[in-house]
Amino acid sequence: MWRIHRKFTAKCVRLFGATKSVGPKTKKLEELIMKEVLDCTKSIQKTSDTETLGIDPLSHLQHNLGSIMCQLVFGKSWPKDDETWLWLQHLQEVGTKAIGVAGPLNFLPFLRHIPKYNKVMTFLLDGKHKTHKVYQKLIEEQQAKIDLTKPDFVPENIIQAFLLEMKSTTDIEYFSNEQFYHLLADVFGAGLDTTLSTLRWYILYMAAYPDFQKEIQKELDGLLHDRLPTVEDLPSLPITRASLAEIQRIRPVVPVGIPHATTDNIELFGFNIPKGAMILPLQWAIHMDPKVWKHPNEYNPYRFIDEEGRFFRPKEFIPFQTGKRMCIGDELANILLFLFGATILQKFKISPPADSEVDLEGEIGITLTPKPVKLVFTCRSECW
Ligand code: HEM
Repeated sequence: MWRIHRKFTAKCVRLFGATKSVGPKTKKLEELIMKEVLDCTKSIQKTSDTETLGIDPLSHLQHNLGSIMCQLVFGKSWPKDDETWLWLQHLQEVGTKAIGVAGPLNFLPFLRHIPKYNKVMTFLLDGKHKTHKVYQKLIEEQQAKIDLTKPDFVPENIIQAFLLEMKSTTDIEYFSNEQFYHLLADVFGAGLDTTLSTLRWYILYMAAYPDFQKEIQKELDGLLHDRLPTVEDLPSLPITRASLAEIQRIRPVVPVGIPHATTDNIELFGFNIPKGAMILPLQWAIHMDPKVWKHPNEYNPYRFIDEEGRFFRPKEFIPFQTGKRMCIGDELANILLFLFGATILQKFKISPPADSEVDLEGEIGITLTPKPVKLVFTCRSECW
C-alpha cells in the first residue's frame, strides 16, 4: 500500500513543479507561492504597525503557508477568518501536539485505558471523522469542476489526481474513498506543520543572531537589489541557503524521527533486532553529534560553506531523513523555505522587543515547535 501511495504522491509533487531543475511548472508554482509570501509580509507589516511591542508571526505564516498547501492538495484556499479554515488549522495545531502525547501508545497499547490517553485518542478519532466529512465536500467540489474523460486532462491538485487514478486504476483497494481521505490528511499534515515550524525557528534564530541576519541581508541585497527572490537565485545565495540548512540541523522539526519497523530479524553492530521491532531514527542524535559538528548547540551557517565559499551538504545532514521512506516533499519544502525566508529577511529587520531575550527552547509534539513569541519586524526600506 505505502509504496503505491508514495509513488502516486511523489508524481503529484513533481507535476506541481517541485523539482531540482526549473521549468515552466516550477515558475507557475513560484507564482502561487510568491502571491502568498507577499500577502504574508504585508500582514506582518500591518500588524507590526499597530503592535509596537512586537508580534507573533505564527498566524500569518500559518495562513499563507497553509493556503499554498490547501491549493496544492485540495484545489482551494479560504479567507483568513473562514470557519472551516480556522477549524482545520486548530485541528492541525492541537492534533500535532496530541499525536506526540499519544506516542507511547505505539509501544504500550494498554495505556489507552488510562483516562489521559483515552481522552487524547478520542479527540484524535473525533477530529479524523469530522475532517473526513470536510474532505468529502472538497472532493465533490473538485469533481464538479473537472472532466476526467478529456484525453488531455492534467490534474492541478492532489484531489484531481486521485480522482483520475480512481477512474483508471485496477487497484481499487489502494484508491478507495477511505484511502483518499487518509492520503489528503497525510500530505496536508506532512507538508504544513514541518515547513511552518522550520520557518518559525528561522525567524526566531534570525532575531537571536543579528550578525548572521545582517550578513544574509547583505548577500540578498547584493544580488537582488530591489527585486524579489526567484527559485533560480538559490544557487547564487550560498549564505542564505546555508542559514536555512543550519536551522534544519539545529532545530530538526521531527527530532525523534518517524517510527519504522523491521521487516525481518537482523543483526546491527552486534545487536540482535527482532522482526517487527519499532525503530526510531533519532535525527537529533545525528544532527547534534559533537564528533561531526563542532559546538553543535551553536547556530553557525558556515558549517554548510566550503573553502571556496560555496554551499555544501555534509552527509550527516538529513532533515528529510534518508532511505526508502525519505520525505517526498523535500524539493517543495526547500522552495517554500527559501522564498518565504529570503523575502521576509529582504523586507524586515527582525529583533526581540527591547530588554528581552529570545527563547530558543521548543515544545515537542510529533514536531519540535518554538514557544509563542513576540518579535519586532522593522521595515528595512521602502518595501512595498
Ligand atoms: C521542512 C519541511 C519538511 C521536513 C523537515 C520534512 C521531513 C520529513 C521526514 C523526517 C519524514 C519521515 C521520513 C521517514 O519516515 O524516514 C517525512 C515524510 C514525508 N513527508 Fe516530509 N518534510 C517536510 C516537508 C514536506 C512537504 C512540503 C511535503 C508535501 C508534499 C511532505 C510530504 C511528506 C510525505 C508524504 C512523507 C511520507 C513519506 C513516506 O512515508 O514514504 N513533507 N518528511
